[in-house]
Parts: sequence; C-alpha cells; structure tokens
Amino acid sequence: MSGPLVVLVGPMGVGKSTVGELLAARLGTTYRDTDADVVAEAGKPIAEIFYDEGEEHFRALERRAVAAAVAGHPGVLSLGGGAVLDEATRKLLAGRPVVYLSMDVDEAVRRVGLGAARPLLAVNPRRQWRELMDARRHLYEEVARTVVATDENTPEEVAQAIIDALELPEGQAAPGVENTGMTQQGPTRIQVAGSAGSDPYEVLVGHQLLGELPQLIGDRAKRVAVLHPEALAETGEAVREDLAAQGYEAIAIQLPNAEEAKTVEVAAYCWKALGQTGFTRTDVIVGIGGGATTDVAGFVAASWLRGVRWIAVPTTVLGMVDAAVGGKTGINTAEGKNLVGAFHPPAGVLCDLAALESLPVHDYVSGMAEIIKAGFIADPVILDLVEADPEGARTPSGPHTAELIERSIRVKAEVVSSDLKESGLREILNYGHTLGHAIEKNERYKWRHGAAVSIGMVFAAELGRLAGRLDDATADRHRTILESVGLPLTYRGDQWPKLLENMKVDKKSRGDLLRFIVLDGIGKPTVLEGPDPAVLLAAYGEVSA
Ligand SMILES: NC(=O)c1ccc[n+]([C@@H]2O[C@H](COP(=O)([O-])OP(=O)(O)OC[C@H]3O[C@@H](n4cnc5c(N)ncnc54)[C@H](O)[C@@H]3O)[C@@H](O)[C@H]2O)c1
Ligand SMILES: O=C(O)C(=O)C[C@@H](O)[C@H](O)[C@H](O)COP(=O)(O)O
Repeated sequence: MSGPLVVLVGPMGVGKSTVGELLAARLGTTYRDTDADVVAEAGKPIAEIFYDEGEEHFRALERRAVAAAVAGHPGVLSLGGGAVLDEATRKLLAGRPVVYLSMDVDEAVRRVGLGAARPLLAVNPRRQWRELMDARRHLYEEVARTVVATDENTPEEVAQAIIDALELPEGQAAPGVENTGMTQQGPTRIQVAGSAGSDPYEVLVGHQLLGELPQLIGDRAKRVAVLHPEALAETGEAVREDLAAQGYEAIAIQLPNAEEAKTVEVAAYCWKALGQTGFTRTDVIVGIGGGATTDVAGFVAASWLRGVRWIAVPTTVLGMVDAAVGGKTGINTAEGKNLVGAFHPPAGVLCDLAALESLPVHDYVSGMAEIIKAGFIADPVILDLVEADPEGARTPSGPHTAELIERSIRVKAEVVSSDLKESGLREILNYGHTLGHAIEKNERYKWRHGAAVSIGMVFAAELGRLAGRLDDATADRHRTILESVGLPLTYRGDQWPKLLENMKVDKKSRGDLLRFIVLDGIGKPTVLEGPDPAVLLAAYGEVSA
C-alpha cells in the first residue's frame, strides 16, 4: 500500500508537528499536516471555520484532506487532534502506519493549558483535559499501530521510538531542521523591569495561557478574587471554578461592562466582597477583561490593605497592548477621567490572543488607536504593518495581529520599565490622550476610549504642525491611517470651551499650565507646554466637524 511512511495522531499540544518535522528530516522525506491543508482550502483559520460553519463542516473538510494525504503523501503525515472523532476518517486510517503520541493530563495542562478548540477562557484545564482524553483515548488506540508516550521524552527520543517501533529506514537528514523542543510554540515573553521599587514581571502573549495562573498566584495565597465584566460572566465563573479545584478559596466578582465599572461605587462593592471573604495581604486578585476591568482590578488591588498582588488577563486589544501593562490603575470621577488611582504593577500579564475572537469589531478597532499611537511615538514598523493591510488590522485573524500586539507591548514595556511613576518619559504614552480624555468626559464615558484617543491624536498632530514641529506629511498620515482602520477623526466644533475646561485637570497639567505630547517626527515625542490659546483653537478647528 503506498502512502505515508508514518501517520501521527494524538491530542493538540502533544508535539505532532515538532516530532513530525524531526522525523521527516531523519527519514529524508517530507512532512505534511492536514490541519494546514484544511486552512489552505478554506482560506481561514480553523477557529473561524468552527465559528462560521460549525464542527460538522470542519470534519468534512478534514476528512477530505486526510483522504487526499493518505492516498498521495509519501512522507510523514500528522492529523488534527480531533480527526479520530470522525468514523469515516478512522476508516481511512485502517492498515496505515499510525502512531498515537500520548501524554498524560498533567503534562497536557503544563504544556498547553487549554485547547484552542474549546471556548477560550471557559476553563478548568485539568478537568477539560481529562474529559477530552477520556472521550478520545480509545479512538486513538483504535486507529494506532503503536503508542509512543511523550511525557518525559525529548522530541528526538520520541522520533527514535517511532523509528524503532515501525522499523523505519533512516535517510539523508534534511538540512536546516533544528530541535526546537516540544514546547516550541510557547508564548512570547516580554519583560517589564522593576522601577521605582516595584518588582519586575512578564507579559506573556500567545495561546492557552491560563495554565500559567496558579504559578503566578503562588502558594502563599489562600484566597483569589476573580474580577470580570458582565460580558465575560461564563469565563469568570469557569476560572473561579478552576482555581477552586486547585485548592484556592476562589470568589468571582462581576463588574459592569466598560466604563460603568470605573466608579467608586464599584470599587467599594469589590472592597466589601474582599472584606467579607477575609482577603489578606498574601491573597491575590485576578482581573480578566478589557482595560476598564483591569484598571478597576488593579485599583482594588492597590487600595485593599494598601496593596495586594494582582494578575492581569486582558481580553481586548487595548487591554493587551496598553491598559494591563505598566501598573496605572484607577477609576473615573464626575470631574474627569482616571482622576483617582495608583501606580500598582501586576505580578504578571497573560494575553491570550484567542480571547480577541469574541471581541465586537468596534472594541477591536478601539484598541487599534493605542497600537497606532505606539507606532507614532516609537515604532514606525507598526504604521507600515497597519498601512499594508488596514482591513486585516481590524480583525484577530489579520496577518499581523500578533506582531502588532507584541510590538506595541514592547514599546510600553520599555517606557514603563524606566519610568513607572510618570516622572518624565512615561508621559509620551499619553499622546492623544489630553483631548481624548476631555472628549470621554464630555460624552459621560459612553464613548470607546480608542475612538476619543484617535481624535486626540489628530489634534495633537495638528498642534505639532501649527507649532512648527511636525511636517505636513506625518500630520496627514495620522488621518489616513486612523481612518483606514475605521477610527473617527473629528468631534463637535461647538464643544471646544467645555473640552478646554476638561483638559485643565489632565494629569500632565502643572498649575494653570496645559501640557501636551506632540511629535517632532515619527518616534520623536516631546512635550509642548502652555501653547498659545489661538494655536490650540486653530488645532481644534482642524478636527471640528
Ligand atoms: N491603565 C492604563 O495604562 C490604561 C491604558 C489604556 C487604556 N486604559 C483604560 O482602558 C479602558 C478601555 O479598555 P478597553 O478598550 O479594553 O474597553 P473595555 O474594558 O471597556 O471593554 C470593552 C467591552 O468589551 C467587553 N469585553 C472585554 N473583553 C471581551 C471579549 N474578549 N469578548 C467580548 N467582549 C469583551 C467588555 O465587557 C466591554 O463591554 C479605558 O477605561 C481606558 O481609560 C487604561
Ligand atoms: O500608561 C500610560 O502612562 C498611558 O498614558 C497610557 C494611556 O494610553 C492610558 O490611557 C492611560 O490610562 C492614561 O493615563 P492617565 O494618567 O492620562 O489617566
């Protein structure tokens, strides 16, 4: 029977592609993955196929891909983790040299936390893995000629075990294939250095990151409070359950969605819940949600007992690239945005990109304002990437999603690593925010933050241009790029007096002196102090509708 030399089956994260590529190199042949075939045929990621057309449709595509590959691929083949669920697919494997790569539940939780095929943060990784393996183990065993355990073995040892078990002939090793380890697809880790007496921490960006939570929470905590917005009620409860299953006394505190959470009443409600739970200084708060949620979670952590540890799990673009990183926490008051708060960095930040799949498009686009801000103040590659594919920049499946997020986090991490308390450099992160916050207050915090900041950046660019600092092309580029992703550029002309009044309580103001971040060029932010009122008005004229 012609066809593959080896077919690898097993759960997600077991290392099929690492071992498969290594094995192909050892055997002097090629490697093929039916998941990649399905993605190529459908023209979209697997998660989107599941979401748009459902699992049945995905399994049909997968069955076709397996049929084609077992008939025509002569090398090493690996199948998606759930391929064996389909009876017709199992029949296609009859008589083939199928190897089941197994791992135990603890190892699965350690390696991948939660599978991407499951609703993202609805987690109890250990229990879900156990259920998943109980449902599939007999099917893997049914199709397999041999089982190779991967738990404590390196990819090389697993490849060797397969060669030995199937008595495969070794060929010419293909050049350039290196051992990257079983966990090669691990998260990107961005370091934030300790500054102003704070501890350093890491921002992780990737998939299936919730398995990291217990380690970050640590052994000293007895109680954990999971703060989440109403929109993520299921997720919050699932995380609470998972932490309870791991022995913590875990409570979930549901906050209102968006800016309605950033009030003193909501903070007081959280303090009450912590008090009633007997929350002590070794206990830990987990904030899961967008920037509004993590701002409140961090503020409650900063103020409870004058400071307890907290962990941020941002679930919006804006939360990942900005709000969850850097330790600015706070709430709004009727007098202005973020007027009450504290600098209180998290102990860790987990940015699970799969969370973005459920984010409404307007919230996704709102986060693009902060990404574009990072581009203008520090990293022009961000601007190039957005301009290369503005449509892609509006969705989590865009070609540059991870890179845009990681680059923006690096910009922020570098700044806050050297100036946690905004005694100088950190002010550059406020680009576009002076007018942006004034608009948010004027709209009674009903606007999305990114939309207000977008107009604020166009205003700051005009201010820079009128102050003779910024060239026309760069000022115009603000409008083009922000508009290309769907962000607004103008605001009501008749509101200037109110906005001017609102800007007086901006945190960069000193006495009666208004201060703005403007650009001398891309990547060259600077402070403009006390601009002439006529120049301010003229700049506002450029953004008035
Ligand atoms: N601390 C900082 O350094 C900093 C930096 C930037 C912005 N911020 C603050 O962040 C806030 C804006 O954050 P944001 O843009 O993330 O908005 P947000 O927190 O208001 O979230 C937007 C909406 O999306 C919902 N949501 C969150 N995650 C979701 C998901 N994965 N799927 C579906 N719905 C989801 C929320 O419940 C909310 O209704 C503002 O208050 C702003 O001031 C703070
Ligand atoms: O982290 C910072 O510093 C910022 O200025 C980032 C801003 O994007 C963010 O909106 C921040 O919350 C604004 O802070 P504020 O001190 O102006 O309230």
